[in-house]
Amino acid sequence: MLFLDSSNPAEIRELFAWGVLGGVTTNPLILSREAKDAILEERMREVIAASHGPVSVELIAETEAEMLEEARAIHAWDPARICVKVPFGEAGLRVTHALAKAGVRTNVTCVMNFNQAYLAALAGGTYVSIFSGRIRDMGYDAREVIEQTRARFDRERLTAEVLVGSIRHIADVNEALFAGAHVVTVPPPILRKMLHNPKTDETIREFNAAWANRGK
Ligand SMILES: O=C(CO)[C@@H](O)[C@H](O)[C@H](O)[C@H](O)COP(=O)(O)O
Repeated sequence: MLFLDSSNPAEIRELFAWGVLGGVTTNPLILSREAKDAILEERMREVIAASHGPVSVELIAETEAEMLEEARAIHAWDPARICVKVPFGEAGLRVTHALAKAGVRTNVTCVMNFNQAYLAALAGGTYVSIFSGRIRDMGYDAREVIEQTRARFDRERLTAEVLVGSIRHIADVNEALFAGAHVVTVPPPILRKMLHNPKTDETIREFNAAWANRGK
């Protein structure tokens, strides 16, 4: 499945019309670029209206108590659609566990290796976000992390889904899917690139020209 990694309502509405997307992910970096003057709740309500499926909104708070308070407020915006994005860490695991017990869906984010992914799933995360591009930036093999994580989740029948973000190229999308990602969250420019192949364009032009020139 593909999600869109964006907080731009107009672009989200346009790309959801393709019929290929199942959810949206955002993060504070994306929001600071795309919605720097917006009020977070208002912007997220626009994102929800422009899409369908889960919408991940990341916590900014850093202590466990503040994270839980922020999570409850964000979740109340739309309990059926909001997925609380929890940065990985000790407080993050405790918050993930508490939210899971309360029936709130979570997306444990900034996961860079198998160990973190495993802990996030054991704590009750709904999604575990593995950062493909950033893992490769550190010199490690993102494909191996995704493959090993998915294999372990399946083996122990853990309910967490492997979500792969930090996508930089079309090849990263394919690699993540073939390695077993349940979901890949794709930035809009990469999704647009996935449309095109020069041979497709050439073939369509050839077919249409043949029809236009029939009988000549
Ligand atoms: O974590 C998720 C999805 O759950 C994404 O929104 C994730 O934050 C983004 O893909 C990354 O921040 C983008 O990574 P990068 O391209 O900045 O390395």
